[in-house]
Amino acid sequence: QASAAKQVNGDFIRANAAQKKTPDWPSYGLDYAESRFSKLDQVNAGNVKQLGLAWSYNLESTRGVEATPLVVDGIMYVTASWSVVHAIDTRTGQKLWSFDPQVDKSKGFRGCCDVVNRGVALHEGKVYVGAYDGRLIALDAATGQKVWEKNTIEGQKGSYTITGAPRVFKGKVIIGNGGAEYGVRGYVTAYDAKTGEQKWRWFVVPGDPAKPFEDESMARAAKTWDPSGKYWEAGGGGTAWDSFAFDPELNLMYVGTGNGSPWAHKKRSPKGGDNLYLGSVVALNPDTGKYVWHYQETPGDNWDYTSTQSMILANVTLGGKARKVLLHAPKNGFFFVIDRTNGKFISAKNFVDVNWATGYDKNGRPVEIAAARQNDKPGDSIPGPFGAHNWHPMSFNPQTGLAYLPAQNIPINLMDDKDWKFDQNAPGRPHAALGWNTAMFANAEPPKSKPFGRLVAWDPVAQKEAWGVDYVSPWNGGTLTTAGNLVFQGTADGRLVAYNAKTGEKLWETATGTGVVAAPTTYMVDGKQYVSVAVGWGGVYGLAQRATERQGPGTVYTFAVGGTAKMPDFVQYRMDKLVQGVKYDPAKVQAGTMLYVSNCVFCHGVPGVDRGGNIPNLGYMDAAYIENLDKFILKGPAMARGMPDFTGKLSGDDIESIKAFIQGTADAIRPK
Ligand SMILES: O=C(O)c1cc(C(=O)O)c2c(n1)C(=O)C(=O)c1cc(C(=O)O)[nH]c1-2
Ligand SMILES: [Ca+2]
Repeated sequence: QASAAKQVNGDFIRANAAQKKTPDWPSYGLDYAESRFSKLDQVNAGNVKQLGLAWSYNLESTRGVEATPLVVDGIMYVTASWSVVHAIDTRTGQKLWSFDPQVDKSKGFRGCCDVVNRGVALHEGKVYVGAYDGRLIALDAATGQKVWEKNTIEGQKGSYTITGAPRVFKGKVIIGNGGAEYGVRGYVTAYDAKTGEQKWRWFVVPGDPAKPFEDESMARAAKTWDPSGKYWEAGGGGTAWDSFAFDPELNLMYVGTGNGSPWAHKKRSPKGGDNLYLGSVVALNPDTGKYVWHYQETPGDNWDYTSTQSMILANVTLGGKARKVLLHAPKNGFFFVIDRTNGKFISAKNFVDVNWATGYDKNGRPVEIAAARQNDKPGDSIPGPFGAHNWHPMSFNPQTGLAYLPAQNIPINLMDDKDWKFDQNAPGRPHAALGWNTAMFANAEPPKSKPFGRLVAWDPVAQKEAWGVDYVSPWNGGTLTTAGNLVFQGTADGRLVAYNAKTGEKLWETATGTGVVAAPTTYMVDGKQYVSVAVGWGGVYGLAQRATERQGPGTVYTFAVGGTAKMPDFVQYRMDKLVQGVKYDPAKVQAGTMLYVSNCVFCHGVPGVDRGGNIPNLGYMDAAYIENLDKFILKGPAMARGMPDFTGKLSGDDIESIKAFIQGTADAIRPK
């Protein structure tokens, strides 16, 4: 096992991808192109019905699991929530080692979207993981012992996290951070894989114009921001919290950049401006971190439209010409084909209904619908801030020519917060007590648009859907496609499904106990092909919502033709009856509503209306719990599981108001 990970480096990743059958899965998206296309075909459309469980492995976590397991020579490296790494022998399903970076659980609120981790990188005997609290850690792949650790947080302050998987390009570990809901400035950093020494850092947005800009790209970007908005005080955003890809021939690495901080464009940049490099694909030189080109998908972002979604480097024929392109389906609902040699726009077409733009002109500028920026009243933003496609990885199959992505709408309306000031914790401002700085109100009115989830098989050449499958809920898992003419995807309603990649015909499915958000992997061990998926319901939508009646711990499931292992028992998820009998003053419900919005709602959901995700819905708690709410809110026992401490933020009177809102809401919706 020690030798397995030792061989992994750039040559190994490229050689694996070039083989007739890709035996291993050595990097997040399988290869540098992030294709998630495995050339294995032992499991195929003909025999996939015979897939059975080979083994399952308990990740001992209760929050979201977003990791793609890496597998080299039968050894799997996967992460659970709170950035805990597990090494598993796939021949037996047994643990080799695990590593817990001991993230301070009471700091879970310092990231917007669940305490998740999307996986590790491997390089020459080391495993790299980004810990949620911003540390980049190198482990010995054979033992799980720490080799080095670096704090990636600029100036060691700001609400920065890491949720994404590192990549290793040319001996350097590449990592970005999350935090653009909190008021931070995004950047990407490269560290020497051997020593951890910082090699370069590229900022996504400009800093204070009174200070020298770090490089030419920042000086140019600053011209697209209006300094009267003092954009640097709220960071500007642009956090590169998820996707990277690398083209060794072009010697370019690609960065998907995030949303503006705060969300409201007018607050960042009152006189307008594109606000480079928000919502963009940016090409950097991987040796130096120097900017090479960019293409901005959402100029002047105003809707949390990140472009951090998975980017796939593909070679396609367009108008009879072979083209090196980059395929991208960011949150904003359009599918982009970009020339990856120079960043030139080729085409874009919406893959879901959108209400912010009618399309893109030939220069690659969106043709906006004016109403989308007139946020003086609540209006549904379609797609909403959860995106038409979020981080759930897309795959591309060169045999079918199709990209497979989980598309969705999660209804949310937005309205400008005209009086917003940086770091102002005021009732009614979304998560303001936890450091959010969106400068927008969310769902001041109930949204009118409809939720949906759909697996979309997209033809990037024709720019149209080839086939699709509707689901009962948004927030379905990432995809894997194979030379066996298959697409695998886990679903929010707790299944792993295999489809015919050409036609979309469903060929096989199995229950997974709880909703799946991560993408599956496949690999070969001792001549046999396996399919694995790491399951654990969560991520931002999974905190407060669910589409299953079952729940279970984070689990890796591994399937093979003829597998006969027994599924673990799934626990029934109980939505207890609505809380009843807590004494409250009805006059306090209004104040409680506002406090609930600024302190509680993004994690716990609306009491009795939302169903509870991996965090309990307070409308279904026992009355004793709500009666003693102060004991849970102020340095409560749930701090060990990620609950923030509200000491100093909520007074005794505030807590009485929140109780009134919880019981009042339960009473209001209780069927008569
Ligand atoms: O702006 C950011 O820095 C940032 C970070 C993250 C993250 O690190 O997980 C998410 C988002 N934004 C975001 O907008 C979003 O929808 C989202 C979903 C998830 C998730 O893991 O489910 N993370 C994030
Ligand atoms: Ca964001």
